[in-house]
Amino acid sequence: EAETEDFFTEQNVIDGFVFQVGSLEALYLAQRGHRVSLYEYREDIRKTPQVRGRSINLALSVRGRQALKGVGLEDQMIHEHGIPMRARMIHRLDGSTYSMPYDARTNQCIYSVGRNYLNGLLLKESEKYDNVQKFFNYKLIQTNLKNGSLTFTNTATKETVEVNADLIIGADGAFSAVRKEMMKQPLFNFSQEYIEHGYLELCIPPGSDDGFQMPPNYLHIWPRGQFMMIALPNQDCSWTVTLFMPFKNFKNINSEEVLIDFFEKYFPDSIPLIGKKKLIEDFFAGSPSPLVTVKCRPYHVKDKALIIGDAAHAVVPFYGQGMNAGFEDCTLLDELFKKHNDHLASILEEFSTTRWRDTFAISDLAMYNYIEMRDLVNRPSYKLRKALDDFLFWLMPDTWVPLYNSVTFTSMPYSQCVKNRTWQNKVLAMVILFVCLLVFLFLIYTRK
Ligand SMILES: Cc1cnn(-c2ccc(OCc3ccccc3)c(C(=O)O)c2)c1-c1ccc(Cl)c(F)c1
Repeated sequence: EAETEDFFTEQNVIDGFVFQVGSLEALYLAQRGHRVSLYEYREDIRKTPQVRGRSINLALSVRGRQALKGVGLEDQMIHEHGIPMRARMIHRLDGSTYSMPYDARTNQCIYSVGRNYLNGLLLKESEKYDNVQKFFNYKLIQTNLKNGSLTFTNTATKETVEVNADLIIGADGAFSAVRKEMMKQPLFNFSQEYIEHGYLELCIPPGSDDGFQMPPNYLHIWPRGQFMMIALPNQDCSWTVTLFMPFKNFKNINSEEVLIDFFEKYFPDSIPLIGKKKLIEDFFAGSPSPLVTVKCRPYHVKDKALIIGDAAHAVVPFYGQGMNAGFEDCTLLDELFKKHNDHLASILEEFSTTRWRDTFAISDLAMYNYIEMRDLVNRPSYKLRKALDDFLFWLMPDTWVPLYNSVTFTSMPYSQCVKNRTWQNKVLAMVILFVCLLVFLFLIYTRK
């Protein structure tokens, strides 16, 4: 029975894709016999209704599933709740659609999972461990990383509580209070970037037959250059729609008429699905949320403190990897706990030195996707590249794994996925050059 006591803090992010990485890490540590106190800024999410402006569903892929498997929750999450998305369904401007399977060969898929369900499952699982204590409505107001002390305000009772821990783990999101304290350490590198796009959640309700209004086992995407919209299915046959657009464009949509005109111009097929009335209500009920990317390293202070999840590596959502990368932190940390037999100084040091290359890589990939997707719709090469990728993947499945597949359907380190892509680009460039040469020679030959 390890004597160490671990603390977590999960502070509310202003807004955005916050996932319960802290709750998952609590389960991993509890499994190893540690005494864990989980401090949550918010109310017990199982008691509060869904907060507007938060992504209410997520794309769970292999890395996230692997992490849930490590605490025995994968099956329940996947088979009892997750909705498989086997292909992307691209919606053209004329309302027609075409789908491209993610992996026709092995029928791999990503799963749409409800954020509330996931959080409830993690918290419910923690109740099986008598060495996990949960404290809700605890706002972290002071951190002393050197001696491992934390001061909280209970936002319900207003009382101040000071606690001490052998290890502080900050899983408190992109605007982490624990990271803010870490930044006072020498040699701590940090960068943050807000992108010009914001996002707004809309909803496609169930149809008149209470069923899905669109084919359910797809990630629906409306790529419109600067504007992008996606829809992920929910268990109640509704869809959570996320509209990504520059803030200046959100600002220009300042009346019902302008909104309807905008959707008739860019997303005409979505209007009957969402419903004009609901579209107007939902659009003007909320305001677009910001998207920030955070890079920092190291992630630890001696053997006293560590940051994981969005606190360590907040990424833009254009690869659907935010939660999966945060959950993967827990898998890797658990491997290090086993490797170093709970010796904290070695665990934290190795986590920092080995993890940053992969978190920087997925951060760059997500940002690259963001940029590529904006330009993409004007480039017929998107479908060509995907078709070529899929053909070569079919031809040489073990050597040619398309980038999206290696990121989403394998646990290959993100930095290795990027290296793969680099040599694939070189090979494709040579193949295209070779084909051009052949065509050129053919044209010369037939001219004679
Ligand atoms: C939530 C989630 C899970 N995965 N993806 C994802 C990301 C990129 C993809 O490809 C690049 C591409 C897709 C569409 C158009 C051009 C390029 C694909 C795909 O290939 O299906 C799937 C997303 C996502 C997140 C935000 C936006 Cl805006 C989005 F479109 C998709």
